[in-house]
Amino acid sequence: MTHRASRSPLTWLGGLLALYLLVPIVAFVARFAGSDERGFHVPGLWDALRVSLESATISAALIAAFGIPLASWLARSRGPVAKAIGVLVQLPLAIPPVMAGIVLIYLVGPYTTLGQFFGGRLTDSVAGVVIAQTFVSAPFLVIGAREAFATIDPALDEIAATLGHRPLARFFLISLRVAGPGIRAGLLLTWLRAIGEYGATVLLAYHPYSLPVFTYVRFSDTGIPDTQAPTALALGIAAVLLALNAVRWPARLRRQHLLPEPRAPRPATPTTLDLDLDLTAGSFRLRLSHRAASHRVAILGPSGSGKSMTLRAAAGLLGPGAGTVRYGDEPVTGVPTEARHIGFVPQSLSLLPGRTVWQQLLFGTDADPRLAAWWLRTLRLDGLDNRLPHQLSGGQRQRVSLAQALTREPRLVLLDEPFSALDAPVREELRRELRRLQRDMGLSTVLVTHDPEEAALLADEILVIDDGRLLQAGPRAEVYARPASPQVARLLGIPNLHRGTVAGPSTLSVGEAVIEVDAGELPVGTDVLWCVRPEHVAVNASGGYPATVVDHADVGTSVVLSVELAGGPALTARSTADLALTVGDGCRIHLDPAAITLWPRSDGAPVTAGAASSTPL
Ligand SMILES: Nc1ncnc2c1ncn2[C@@H]1O[C@H](COP(=O)(O)OP(=O)(O)OP(=O)(O)O)[C@@H](O)[C@H]1O
Repeated sequence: MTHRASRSPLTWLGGLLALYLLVPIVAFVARFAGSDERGFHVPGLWDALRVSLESATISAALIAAFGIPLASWLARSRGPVAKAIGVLVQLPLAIPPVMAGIVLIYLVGPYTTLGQFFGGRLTDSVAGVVIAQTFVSAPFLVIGAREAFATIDPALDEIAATLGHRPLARFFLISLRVAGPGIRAGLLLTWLRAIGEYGATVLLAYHPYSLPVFTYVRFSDTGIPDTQAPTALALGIAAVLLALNAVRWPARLRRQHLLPEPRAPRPATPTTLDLDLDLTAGSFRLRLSHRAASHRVAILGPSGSGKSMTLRAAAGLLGPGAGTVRYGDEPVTGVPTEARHIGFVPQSLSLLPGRTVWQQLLFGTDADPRLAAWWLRTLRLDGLDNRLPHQLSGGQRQRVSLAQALTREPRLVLLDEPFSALDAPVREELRRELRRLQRDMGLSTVLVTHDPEEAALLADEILVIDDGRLLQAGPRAEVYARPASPQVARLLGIPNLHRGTVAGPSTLSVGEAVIEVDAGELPVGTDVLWCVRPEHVAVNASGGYPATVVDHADVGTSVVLSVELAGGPALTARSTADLALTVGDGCRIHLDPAAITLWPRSDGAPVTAGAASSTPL
């Protein structure tokens, strides 16, 4: 593979450019090494070097102080103003430096207001050198840092907010730290560009000589000989700094620490969630109003339905404009996320880069080390406390996220599809773990999921949403037993959703079969959609409807059968009994009329079976 790549024409093309860049430098170094008179004694050389080093350092410091916040804002902003500024900051890089000098004369020249205010000292002075260097070099930092900030996972900032950190602390603890390597590289290029700046400097501050101006003056006076020393100095400084920047320093040895004596969390007071949201993102509008009765809630819906948005609005991450939010009886609409004392486990399994598991757990503003030690043990993370995120498996990362959220004893934990990226056994294990915490610790949770089984396992109250609207909300048993519409039935994963026609007050014609239902007051002949859960389809029941087995799957703990009613639809049945049936066998099935839900097809409103309610057509 490597052998082939080395012969590719592209490799040769790249090699030629590298050679072109290298040869003049090698030629210079060879001449310089063999030269008797290298020009280090030329008067003014060391002063010029000092001016360049001082001015480049001042420039780089100024650019860092103003450019890093600018780059951070540019990375987060999408509007036309940000776009315009993004283009503007590249201009000094795109125009010839001499033109940059001319432009600057209009700002700080001796006859401008600013120039006169400073008594003409902004030109032909070190200040002038700094001004020229800053203008020309700033884009290197702003562009580099903007790219570095743009790669930061936005979930990290949200996690830090839910862990109690204010915006400025988040900037220093997350953004600056994660973007650090990119910013350092940008700053180095900025400083080197400032040292090498000639075009703008020569117009704005011919005196005192900076190293490049000094070199050009010597070149004009004496030709090549006197330029060897400054060239060697500039080359040497650049080579050393770039090489240092390229070195991968060995990771600092992480200090071993003794874990404190674990302390169990205090029993939590159950907290419910009350939402009245109306918000828009692009063309998507979310409108949702619900007051939960339970402290174990699941928000269930398909991809793109607005589940994460609902959860983030509940956490305060979308600002007070998203709508009204209450935790229990306490209004929190205007309270910033960092002051809400909640736990938030995002979908992305995001952990803080470069921090060990123990540091992740202690990242919250008021994290208690003893409690962290307890969660470390309880969530079976012992022995992993010194590991970095990339040294953890998906399930371990998920546990760390959960432990991090719990170490502050939050009043409410918001979980965004926390187990979706995990394989089945780990998912099962973590679901069990969360159920235990809900039961034993009284943990209040709001879980976002698209998995009806997960919602049923981890919540007492289900909110079914689609396309930014609440379709149904209520106690788990009620929602699962009585889906409000065929759409909810589909989202709940009920496979048996079919057409039929009301044949009498308590019968439904389905294919050639007539099944018993409670049709309420629906007139005979009404076209309906009806559904029944697989566990309510009893196979080989005495006196049931004749059917044929069309599929048979043993899924380990149970058998899933597909049984076709005579001339009618195939129904999915789930049974733990040993039915000894194979495909093609005849059987009889029984459907409990109370477990069948009907909806007239004209308006989709439910006719609740068993309740004998009448539904307007
Ligand atoms: N910043 C944004 N700008 C424009 N549209 C957005 C933005 N954020 C989300 N959306 C849109 O809002 C809708 C709801 O997004 P949300 O992330 O809440 O979906 P979800 O139900 O959590 O989906 P998933 O299960 O795939 O995570 C989606 O259609 C999404 O494309």
